[in-house]
Amino acid sequence: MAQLSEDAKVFGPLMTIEQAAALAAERISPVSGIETVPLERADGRVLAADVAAPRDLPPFANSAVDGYAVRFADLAPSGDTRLPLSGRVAAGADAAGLIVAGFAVRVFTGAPMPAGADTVFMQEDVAVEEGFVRLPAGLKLGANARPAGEDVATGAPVLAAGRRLRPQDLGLLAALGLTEVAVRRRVRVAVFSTGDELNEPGTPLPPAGIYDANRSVLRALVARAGAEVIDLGILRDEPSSLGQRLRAAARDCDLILTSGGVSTGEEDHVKTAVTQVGELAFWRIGIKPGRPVAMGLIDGKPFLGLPGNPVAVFVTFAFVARAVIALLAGTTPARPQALPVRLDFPYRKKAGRREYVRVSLAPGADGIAVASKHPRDGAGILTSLTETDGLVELAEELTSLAPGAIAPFFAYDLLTV
Ligand SMILES: Nc1nc2c(c(=O)[nH]1)N[C@H]1C(S)=C(S)[C@@H](COP(=O)(O)OP(=O)(O)OC[C@H]3O[C@@H](n4cnc5c(N)ncnc54)[C@H](O)[C@@H]3O)O[C@H]1N2
Ligand code: MOO
Repeated sequence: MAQLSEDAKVFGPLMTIEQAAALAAERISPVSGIETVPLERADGRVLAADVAAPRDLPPFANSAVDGYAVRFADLAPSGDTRLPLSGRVAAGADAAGLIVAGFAVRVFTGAPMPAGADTVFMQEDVAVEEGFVRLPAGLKLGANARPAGEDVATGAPVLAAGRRLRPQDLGLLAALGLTEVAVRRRVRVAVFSTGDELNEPGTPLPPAGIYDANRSVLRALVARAGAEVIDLGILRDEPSSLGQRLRAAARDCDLILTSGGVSTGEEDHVKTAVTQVGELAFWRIGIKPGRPVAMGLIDGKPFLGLPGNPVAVFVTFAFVARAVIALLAGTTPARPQALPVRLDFPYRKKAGRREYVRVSLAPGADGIAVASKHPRDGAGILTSLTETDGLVELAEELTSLAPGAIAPFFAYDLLTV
C-alpha cells in the first residue's frame, strides 16, 4: 500500500483497462473505406453492412436421413403400417412426379421431399419386403424431414455490420449463394520499436546491445488482429527525430504502435515526443505487468505506446491495443470470455492493480483445470510466455490468494485473435 500511495502521489491515479478503453472509444472512429471482397478472402474481415438472406436455407424441404418418405396421414393409428414403394429419389435428383398418397418413397439424406410427403422413416427402423416397407408405429409428424427455410428464412437478418467474419460465417454466406461481401478496409498499423540498445536480429550484437524481440511479437499480433502491419523498424532515442518519425508515420497509417520509452526515466523519450507533436490522453494503467501505456493523438491518428518489457508488450496488446484496433476496424471490442481455473500456488499482490499471472494448465479432478504459475515472473522473461498457456487475472481488490483459489483464466489463443 505504501508503494501504491507513493505511486499515486508521483503519477496521479492509475486508470483501469475499462476506463482506458472508454476514453479510446470516445476518441476513435472506424476507418471509413469499404471494399467488396470474395468469400475466399473475407475471413477475419469486418462486415460493413448487414446481410439478409436472399433465399431460404435449406432452399427446399429435404430428408435428414436415408430412409422412406411418407404422408403421416397414411400411417395406421397403432401398430405397423405396410405401404407399397412408388419410387426413389437421391440427393440432387428431382422428386417431381413421384406419387406419395398411399405409398412410401425411398429417399436419401439431402434428397428433396416428394410433394405431399411430410415424414421420413430411417432405413434402420423399417423392414423391406419385395416392393413394400413395413413401418413401425411411434414416429411423429414431420420426423426426419427438414422444411425449406428451417435454418434461415428469406429476408431474415443473418450477419450484422461490424461483425468480424469467422470461418462458419463464410459457410453460411456461401450456403445462401453469396460470393462476395462488403467489408471495411483493413486497419493499417505502423509498428516501431524504440531504444538505443536495440538491434535487428541477423546483425552483429554490440556491447550492451540486445536484439529487438517486441517488433516480432507485435507484427504477428497485429496481423492476427486482422490489421495490416507497416513495419517502421527501430527508432533511436533522439527526441527531435522521434517526433518527426511519429508525424511521418501518422500520415500513412490508422494507428501508431510503439514499444519502449514510455516510463518515467529521462531516457524515456517517446512520451515526450508525443506531447511535442500531438496530445497525450493517458499513460498509466493499473495493470501488472504493463503499467506504463501511453495513448495519444498525433495529427488526428491514435498513438499507443506500449512499455518496453516483452511480457508487458504482450499483456498490454492483448487488453488495450486489441480493443483500439477493433474500434478502428469498426467492430465492437469484446472482452474475451475468461474460464475459471484453480490455482495450485499462493499469491500475494498489492491492492489497486489488476495482475496477470502467466500459468500452465493441467486437467483437474473435478473438471476445473489446475493452473501452475511459471517459476519466473519478471516482465522481461520471454520464456515465461513461451512455456505457459495463458494468463490468470487477479482483480484490483485481491491481496492474497491461497492454493485452491478459483480465478479467471484467459488462454493465449483467445487473446491473440
Ligand atoms: N524508476 C522506474 N523504472 C521503471 C518503472 C517505474 O515505474 N519506475 N517501470 C518499469 C516497468 S514496469 C516497465 S514495463 C518499464 C517500461 O519502461 P519503458 O516503456 O520506458 O521501456 P524501456 O525502458 O524502453 O524498456 C524496458 C525494458 O524492455 C527492453 N526492451 C525495450 N524494447 C525492447 C524490444 N523491442 N525487444 C526486447 N526488449 C526490449 C529494454 O531493453 C528494457 O530492458 O520500465 C521499468 N522501469
Ligand atoms: O509495466 Mo512493467 O510491465 O510491470 O514490466
